[in-house]
Amino acid sequence: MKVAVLGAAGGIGQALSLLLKTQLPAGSELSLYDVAPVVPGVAVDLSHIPTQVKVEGFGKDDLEKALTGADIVLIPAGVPRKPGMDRSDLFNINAGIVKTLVEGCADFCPEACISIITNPVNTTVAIAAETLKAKGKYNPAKLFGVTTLDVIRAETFVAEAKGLNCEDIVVPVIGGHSGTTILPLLSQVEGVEFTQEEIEKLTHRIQNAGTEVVEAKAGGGSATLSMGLAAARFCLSLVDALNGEEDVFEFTYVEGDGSDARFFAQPVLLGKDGVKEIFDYGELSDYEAKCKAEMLDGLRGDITLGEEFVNGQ
Ligand SMILES: NC(=O)c1ccc[n+]([C@@H]2O[C@H](COP(=O)([O-])OP(=O)(O)OC[C@H]3O[C@@H](n4cnc5c(N)ncnc54)[C@H](O)[C@@H]3O)[C@@H](O)[C@H]2O)c1
Ligand SMILES: O=C(O)C[C@H](O)C(=O)O
Repeated sequence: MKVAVLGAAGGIGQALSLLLKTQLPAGSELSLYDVAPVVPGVAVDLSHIPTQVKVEGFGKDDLEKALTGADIVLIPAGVPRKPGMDRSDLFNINAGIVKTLVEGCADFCPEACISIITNPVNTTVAIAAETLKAKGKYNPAKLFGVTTLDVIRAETFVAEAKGLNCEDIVVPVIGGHSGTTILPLLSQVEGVEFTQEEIEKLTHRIQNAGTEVVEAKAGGGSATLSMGLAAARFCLSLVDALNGEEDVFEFTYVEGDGSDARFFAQPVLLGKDGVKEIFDYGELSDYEAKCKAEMLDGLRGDITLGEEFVNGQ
C-alpha cells in the first residue's frame, strides 16, 4: 500500500505522517509531498522511527514521483483560518491548490482513493470532482471529503457532557464540514438521553469546534493534532477496506444519490474499490430535520461554487 500526503510539511501533514509511519501495515510506503523546502527533512526525521514503513520526501517539482503508484492520496495542502475568518474565506487560495494537486492525481495515480482535508471541504471536494471529470478520471467511489474530525469531536463532547467513556460513544455526523452544515444526530446516540437544552448546546459546540481551536490558537492556525488523528483514522479504515477487510464504516462526505445535496456526509461502507455502499442515515428528530432543512441551501451553494470554479459560470 502506498499512501501519499500532499501538504506533508504542514501542521496536519506532520501529525498525520507521524501517525501513519507508526500505524500503517508493515511493508507500506509513505510518500510526503510539499512545496515547503523542509519536506525532505520531515521525511528523514520520520525515517528514523523503527517501523517497517518506508518514507520518502518530495519537493515542489516532484509531484509525479510522489504520486506514481499511490493507492491513497490525502490532501491537507493549503492555508488554515485565522480568528475572524470563515472556512469559505480560504477559497481564493485553496481552490487553486486543490485543483492543481488533483490534476496531478488524475495524471499520475488515476486509480487512487483521494481524500480531501483542505478547507473549505464543502467546496474543495466539488472542485476535485470536476477537475477529475474534466480529465476523464472521475470515480465517485474514490473521492472523499474527510469529516472524521466532526465525528471524533462529537464523541468527545458527548462523553464529557454525560460522564461516559468516549470509546463507548458513537455519534453519527452528517451534512458538510462548516458551521451549521455539520449536523450531529444526537437522537441516534445509543443508550444516552439528552434534554432539548443539552441537544442544542452540544450541537452548537460540535458545529463551532473548529472556531474554538482557531480562537484558542490566536492566529497560529487551526486544528492540526486532532485533525492529524482524524485523518489517520480515516486513512487506516481505507487501508483496511482496500485490503479486503469487511464491515469498514466511516462517516464521510461523498457523492451519493443527491437527495440532500450532490455531496453529503453520511454512513459509508468502504470496500476494495472505495465506496462499496452508501447507507441512509435513518430517522431524524424534528429538531435535526429542521436544522437540515435550514442548512441545505448553504451547502448546495458551497458545492456550486466549486463546480463553477472548474467549469466557469
Ligand atoms: N477537513 C478538516 O476537518 C480540516 C481540519 C483542520 C484543518 N483543515 C484544513 O487543512 C488545511 C491545512 O491546514 P494546516 O493547519 O496543516 O496548515 P499549514 O499551513 O500548517 O500546512 C499547510 C501545508 O500545505 C503546504 N502547501 C501549500 N500549497 C501547497 C501546494 N500547492 N502543494 C503542496 N503543499 C502545499 C504548505 O507548504 C504547508 O506545509 C487548511 O486548509 C485547513 O483549513 C481541514
Ligand atoms: O476550523 C477550521 O478552520 C479547521 C477545521 O475545518 C476544523 O474543523 O477544525
